[in-house]
Amino acid sequence: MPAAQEPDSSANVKVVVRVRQFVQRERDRNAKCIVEMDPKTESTTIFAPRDSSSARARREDKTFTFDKSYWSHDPQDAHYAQQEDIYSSFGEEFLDHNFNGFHTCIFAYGQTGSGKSYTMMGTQDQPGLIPRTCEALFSRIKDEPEPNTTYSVHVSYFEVYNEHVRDLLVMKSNTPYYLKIRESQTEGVYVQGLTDAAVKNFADVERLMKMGDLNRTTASTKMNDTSSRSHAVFTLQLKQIQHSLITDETIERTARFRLVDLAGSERAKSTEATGQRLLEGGKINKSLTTLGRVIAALADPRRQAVGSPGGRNSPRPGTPSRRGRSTPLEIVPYRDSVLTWLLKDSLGGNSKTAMVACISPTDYDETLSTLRYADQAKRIRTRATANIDAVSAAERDAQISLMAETIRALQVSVNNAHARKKEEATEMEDYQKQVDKMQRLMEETRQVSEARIRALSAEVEDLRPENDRLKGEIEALRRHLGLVVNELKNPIVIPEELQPEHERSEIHEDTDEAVDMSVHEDPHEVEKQQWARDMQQEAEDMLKELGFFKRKVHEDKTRFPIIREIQAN
Ligand SMILES: Nc1ncnc2c1ncn2[C@@H]1O[C@H](COP(=O)(O)OP(=O)(O)OP(=O)(O)O)[C@@H](O)[C@H]1O
Repeated sequence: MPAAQEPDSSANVKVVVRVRQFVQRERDRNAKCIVEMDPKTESTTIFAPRDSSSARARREDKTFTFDKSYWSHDPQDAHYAQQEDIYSSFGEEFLDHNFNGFHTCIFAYGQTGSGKSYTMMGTQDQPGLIPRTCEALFSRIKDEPEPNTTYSVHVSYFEVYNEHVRDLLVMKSNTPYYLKIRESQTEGVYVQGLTDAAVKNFADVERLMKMGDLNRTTASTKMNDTSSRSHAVFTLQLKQIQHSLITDETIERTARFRLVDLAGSERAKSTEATGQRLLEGGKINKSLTTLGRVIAALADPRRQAVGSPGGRNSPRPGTPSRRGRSTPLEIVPYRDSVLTWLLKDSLGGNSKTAMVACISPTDYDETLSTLRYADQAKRIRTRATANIDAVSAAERDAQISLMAETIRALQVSVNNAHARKKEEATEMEDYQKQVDKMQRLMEETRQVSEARIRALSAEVEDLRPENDRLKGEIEALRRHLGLVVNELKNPIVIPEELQPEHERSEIHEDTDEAVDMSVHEDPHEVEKQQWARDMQQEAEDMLKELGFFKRKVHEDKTRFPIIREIQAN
């Protein structure tokens, strides 16, 4: 885990721009590239087309500077940015933030066919930001050096299509099933009933990504053969629990990583859309226009001057500026579209956020509009707070007991709710939510106990060779001591006539003293033996403690019968 810790940080939305290669349709018409990027200054210049003299008067060359300009137009160029470069120079940093407990969000914006899906999801051979991030996340978890750290990862994937939310992890059916959006004090804005799948490895995520992509609404338009007709939001929830063997406390870090592939802005004229496609295009443009208004409101310099957008110090909507200008500060119109409402927190709240502006190398008007949009987004400031909690083992147990109580109460209430049909549905939802929460907490507690066992086992394993060596030493000492005592009890009596002359009389005088000497052993030896005994005792204690934790995990499972019932169902 990266060592850097930022408990609270306010920063501008990071904005990068990427220009793609020509697609077949552009090659067929011999299109010219009108975009240039300077890798030194990170600037992007768009040149006004020289072919139309009447329009030329209104169009001019424009240069913008972003946090990064990715040149993915010509693979032969030395500065060509591959999918891998986008991840390593941009995506990886956001994963670092997640491991430090920050919520993050990356969204791709751009006209239809500009390379958003390619950048975010990519292809089988050229995976994009989403698969690379997921793969890196699991490889970091696998390489975690601390045995007392456990992780849980959950994935959700939904699309906003025609202002409706659809779960992409539920197989498409003939009758479309749309989910509701709710807002709560604790959870903020959320999609009710959305699948939140637990994943153990990258293969699990790949399976879900595939399923979601198949379920996503796409269609062929003149501008893109597989045009996304919806905004897709892929979310990773990462929870890290670090358990301290010394304090018996757990430190929990929770982070949400949102990766958003927006539907492309489009002109009905360019896409030649009619019927359903035209209707979709209208809705897509409406939500993107709202997103533009939200960005404009958040980027208002007066909002930036006073404090974080939507934060504690934000001026109240309608408050005139300090300079006395009469234009009131606009309310951020989050609720004007489903997309902006759902992204409220990512755009103007507790999140580190980035935008990838995807541009085509040929279309002046659309590209200029995207670059202006991106230029405004880079003025937004968000204030991210690390989501870190310290929980003692007792608190964790108390939380589980409290939840078990709440679930029991809700169970009774649900059983009595038949007469009150309307309330039943909400109570049922609350009940289900609590059950889910408790199951998750129980799972985490199990993981914490396993981590403790792992940490203790590692310590025992580390001590084992030393313990074996000491056992051998104690055994040797014991044998040696036995021999000495034995020798003292049954001294070998040398016949007097065989003894040297000068020792004969001394033996009689010194016999008692010799016994005393055997009792007063070498103090060095005594100390060594004591130390060996202590070490052995310590190792035995540790083995005992390990057994205790194994028992405790088993007890936890049996202690909360309600969980067993739930799991059995
Ligand atoms: N960097 C790139 N390198 C090579 N091909 C690319 C690149 N970016 C995009 N493409 C190709 O361009 C085409 C359009 O890209 P993509 O579908 O990602 O556009 P999009 O912005 O998601 O469009 P929409 O909004 O209509 O869904 C695809 O065929 C894609 O493979």
